[in-house]
Amino acid sequence: MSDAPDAPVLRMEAVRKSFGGSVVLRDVDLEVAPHTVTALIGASGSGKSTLLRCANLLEEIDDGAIWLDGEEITDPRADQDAVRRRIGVVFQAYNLFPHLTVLENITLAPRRVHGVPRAEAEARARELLERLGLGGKAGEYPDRLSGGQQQRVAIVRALAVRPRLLLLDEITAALDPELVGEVLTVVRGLKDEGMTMVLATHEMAFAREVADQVCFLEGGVVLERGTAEQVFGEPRQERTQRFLRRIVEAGRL
Ligand SMILES: Nc1ncnc2c1ncn2[C@@H]1O[C@H](COP(=O)(O)OP(=O)(O)OP(=O)(O)O)[C@@H](O)[C@H]1O
Repeated sequence: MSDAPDAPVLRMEAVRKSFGGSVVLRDVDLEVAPHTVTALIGASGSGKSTLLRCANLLEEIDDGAIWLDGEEITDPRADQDAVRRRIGVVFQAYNLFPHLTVLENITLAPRRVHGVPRAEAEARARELLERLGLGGKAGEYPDRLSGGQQQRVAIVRALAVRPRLLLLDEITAALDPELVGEVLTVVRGLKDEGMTMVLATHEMAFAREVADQVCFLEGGVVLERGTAEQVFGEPRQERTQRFLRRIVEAGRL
């Protein structure tokens, strides 16, 4: 474990991942400082989701290493379940259990996996629901909520276990455009509270606004990495420039 206050929460070094014969991540390096937001951008298929899935040990890497708070989590001796309990993940599809209420969805993992007593888990869930503007929804079933509300419940569920790091994978991609804003507002709020986050996104204007670090992936390679100003302002690589030009032309930046 690392004690330095600004030691990276997440560090990836020379991470490689292939599926079958095709290399999806090639020697990816990444450092995520505490209380910062890292945005992964890049074309569809560039490896953003795979990178997040490797960080959470949902995929086994072929080479390289990953550290969480200074502990090498890709070490075969690492306790993978314990690592996953320290990382919250929200996916594009909310994956809420339809037969459970909002409150039950949120308290399931804290109670069953973390052994938190019911009253404590419910109090934390209600507090988070209130903070994310879902105060009246604890007893509802997911299908009674809008897509934006369901995604906010999924974020509450990820936060309920007090994760050290939050990974957000295209969390607005499945939403109708008018519902995107309410979810992005939640992410802004979490940033203000100091939550360390890595998010894969196609919302370029949002990435530019919220990210302390932007990582541009192309074909599994980190082509550019820097502040939002550096990557969006004056990208060094011609491929990044072309990608951003296409996005600007499509009116997404
Ligand atoms: N389980 C898998 N088996 C085989 N190939 C996979 C698997 N997961 C991802 N891939 C391939 O890896 C490449 C990168 O996929 P990934 O989902 O990481 O990209 P992405 O940048 O997140 O794309 P998008 O923006 O569309 O979500 C793609 O070519 C994809 O088809």
